Amino acid sequence: MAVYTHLSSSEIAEILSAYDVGSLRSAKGIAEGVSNSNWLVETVQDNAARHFILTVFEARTEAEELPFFLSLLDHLSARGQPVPRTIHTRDDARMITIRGKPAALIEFLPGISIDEPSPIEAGAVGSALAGLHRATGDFPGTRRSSLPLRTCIEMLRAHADRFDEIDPELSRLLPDCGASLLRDWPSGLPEGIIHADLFPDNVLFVNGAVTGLIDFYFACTGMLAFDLAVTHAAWSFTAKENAFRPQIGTALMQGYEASRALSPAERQALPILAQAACLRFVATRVEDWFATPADGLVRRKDPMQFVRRLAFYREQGEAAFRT
Ligand SMILES: Nc1ncnc2c1ncn2[C@@H]1O[C@H](COP(=O)(O)OP(=O)(O)O)[C@@H](O)[C@H]1O
Ligand SMILES: N[C@@H](CCOP(=O)(O)O)C(=O)O
Repeated sequence: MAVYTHLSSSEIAEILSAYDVGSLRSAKGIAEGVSNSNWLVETVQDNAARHFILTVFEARTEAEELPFFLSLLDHLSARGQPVPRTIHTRDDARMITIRGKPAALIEFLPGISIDEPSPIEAGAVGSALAGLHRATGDFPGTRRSSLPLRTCIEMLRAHADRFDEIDPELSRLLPDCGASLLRDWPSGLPEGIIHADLFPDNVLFVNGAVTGLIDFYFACTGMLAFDLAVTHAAWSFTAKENAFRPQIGTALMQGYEASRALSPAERQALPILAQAACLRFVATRVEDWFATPADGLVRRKDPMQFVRRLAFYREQGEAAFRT
């Protein structure tokens, strides 16, 4: 369960008193997620129930970066994207400090996340991603990725001598920790603000329509096609057998391209970008593997899932993206 910072209900009530959101009725720690601590908070204001998400940002999110993330939420929400807006304190602050860590209260969005989407849902995700890319076009902020390809390779090299503790297949499938990807790395592709982590648990649906895009805390300036590659790698495989679902990949690409057409250069780069996207998740999962006790409260994510997806993209090349 991803609640690293434990807060009593009286502490949460005290925190909420800085906001004009009514009085606390209940607060539940949210089990999903691995990065931050989240609570679903219910308040009562003028006899009506209101819902919010209270997030305390943990190790991977730097306090100085919060203004970028939180203003991005407000920018997208103001442009009609299904993104939670931030709630400001009575003093108009978006960000507060809880136990020395940065924290924020954000709008609760309805919907549920879906592990294995139908083609219609995958098309909706593709279209929502293109919508984000278009709506961030006039966002003034920039942020350099904290996990560029070189950093991911270095993170993996730092643990390479212990790969066998995870799975002996890891060093066989990734003998160079991904370094060969640097050779064919594309340049000059269109850039903008990307979500960079649009996994199924970060998209909420109601009746097949996207009602929420959440967890922007890896958002950064980057290649738009890389974001599509992340989303393709995250959605187009079965959760259990890790088998490629070509009809899902196709629907995702078509949904995206209906709103934003890819250039030939972007299309050509997708196989490399998808391998790099997989490597980014292998890198943090390997790091977390050695930092998180096997019997801890936070469930470790399996690095091999994305090592195998990376190998799939390496073998299939452009065939993985045929629409
Ligand atoms: N704005 C929101 N509206 C509804 N549910 C949310 C919202 N933000 C987060 N959640 C819920 O909290 C969970 C964890 O949030 P998330 O931001 O993904 O945390 P982490 O960064 O730790 O992955 C999500 O899977 C979702 O269930
Ligand atoms: N989606 C990433 C991990 C990032 O964690 P999140 O819980 O903040 O989405 C993965 O699957 O490795």
